[in-house]
Amino acid sequence: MSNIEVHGATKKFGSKALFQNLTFSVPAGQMMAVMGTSGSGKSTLLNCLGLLEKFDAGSLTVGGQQISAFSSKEQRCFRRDSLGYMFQNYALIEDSTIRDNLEVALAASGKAKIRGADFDGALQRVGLGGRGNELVYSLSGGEQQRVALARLLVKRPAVVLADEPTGALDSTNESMVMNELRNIANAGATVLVATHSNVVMSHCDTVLDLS
Ligand SMILES: Nc1ncnc2c1ncn2[C@@H]1O[C@H](COP(=O)(O)OP(=O)(O)OP(=O)(O)O)[C@@H](O)[C@H]1O
Repeated sequence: MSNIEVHGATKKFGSKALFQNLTFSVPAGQMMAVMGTSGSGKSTLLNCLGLLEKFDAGSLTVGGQQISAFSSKEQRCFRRDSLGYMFQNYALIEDSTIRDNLEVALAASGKAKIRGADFDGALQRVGLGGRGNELVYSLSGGEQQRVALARLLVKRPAVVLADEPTGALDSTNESMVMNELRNIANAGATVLVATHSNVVMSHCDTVLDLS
């Protein structure tokens, strides 16, 4: 189970506190929207939960394990095995093909897992069927966002962190992304989505407002 629990989290840049003594939990299988005005700290919170930045104080527990107390090596393994990102810069390898980007997500899991993965099915689901050989840098922003979603579909991480996952998409693709994130949650993952969109919020079970 991948319940997320954050207790007493504080994050500051210089003298500016983005959040202080923040406590919340998200049960496995649920989706939480992280909302708030521009600059309120939504991306920073997701970066901290994704172990890309550190809280100044407080703890992060996932599935009963206190991740914030892990060694660097343990955190690297946790990132590789359990976390899935859908971030604003898409975190894709731009000069590789779509298919290579999906394979990389499974590289640590071994060749057998790569052979068994349904890359074509994942690309079909995000509306990119048959385009696995195209280079990522040649894709539009919305297409890159959908590659990031396909990568989650093949990796099936326990925790999904999505930062404005529909920012570059039309309303049809926005619904598709949110429905797929819901399927990922229904399969047992915990999904956090930073967003300004009320449509995205309406797909979530709970809301954390950082304003
Ligand atoms: N590494 C950093 N050093 C200093 N300040 C930072 C750093 N990262 C973020 N900030 C500041 O922290 C604040 C929150 O940034 P963040 O990107 O988390 O906000 P956000 O709520 O996601 O905003 P938006 O909705 O505009 O994307 C901003 O004022 C930003 O400039």
